[in-house]
Amino acid sequence: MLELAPSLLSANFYNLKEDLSKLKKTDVKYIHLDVMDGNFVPNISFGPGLIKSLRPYTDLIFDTHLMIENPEKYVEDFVNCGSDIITFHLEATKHPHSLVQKIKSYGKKAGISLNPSSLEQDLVYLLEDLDLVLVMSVNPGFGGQKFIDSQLNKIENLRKIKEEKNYNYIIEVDGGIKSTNVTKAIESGAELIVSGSDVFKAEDLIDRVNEYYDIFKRY
Ligand SMILES: O=C(CO)[C@@H](O)[C@H](O)COP(=O)(O)O
Ligand SMILES: [Co+2]
Repeated sequence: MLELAPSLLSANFYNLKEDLSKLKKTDVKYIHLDVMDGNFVPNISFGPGLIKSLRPYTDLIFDTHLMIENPEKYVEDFVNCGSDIITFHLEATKHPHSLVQKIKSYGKKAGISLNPSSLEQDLVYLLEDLDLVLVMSVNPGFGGQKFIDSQLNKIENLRKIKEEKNYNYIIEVDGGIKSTNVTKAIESGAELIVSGSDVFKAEDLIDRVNEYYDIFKRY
């Protein structure tokens, strides 16, 4: 089942409540929350405080994408603020296996993200335990960048492994996705589609989300 996860990073932070109420009028079930520390990536976004303040206003699944160094230090914070899925970067921690177990011990779904330069092979021993794999199709740090086509192969390989081994992880793609190029990610195997600027900078947010779901229905 294909789903869209609009990335709040491109929303108007003055108007978050209004954007969330617009999303409520669509089929969207997820919201993607990009946490950046100015260290793992060259940008600073928001942290658990903002996420916590949104929680009472929406039932959307909080898909928290941690672009922070040493994510193990902050797991409790991202559990307590209301995340449903906590995804960290393979490149950001020395002990990814124990971090996955830690996230799951709180009853949350655990995901790992790969930078464009990282290989899916580095993840192989972790895949059976993962709820989600996030393939970055831009260099993490900013919204509005161009999709890196070479990442399609990584998505395809992750789909093959998932099918062969009967694993449960959701394949998520993040970065440079638009309603005009989303089909190539879908056809490679992406199931959860992150889109930031294309959704929140659209003339009509609701129409744009509907456009994605119309495309999803064709698959
Ligand atoms: O994690 C990130 C960027 O690091 C993303 O989630 C972006 O926020 C996606 O934005 P667009 O590329 O869709 O504008
Ligand atoms: Co993201």
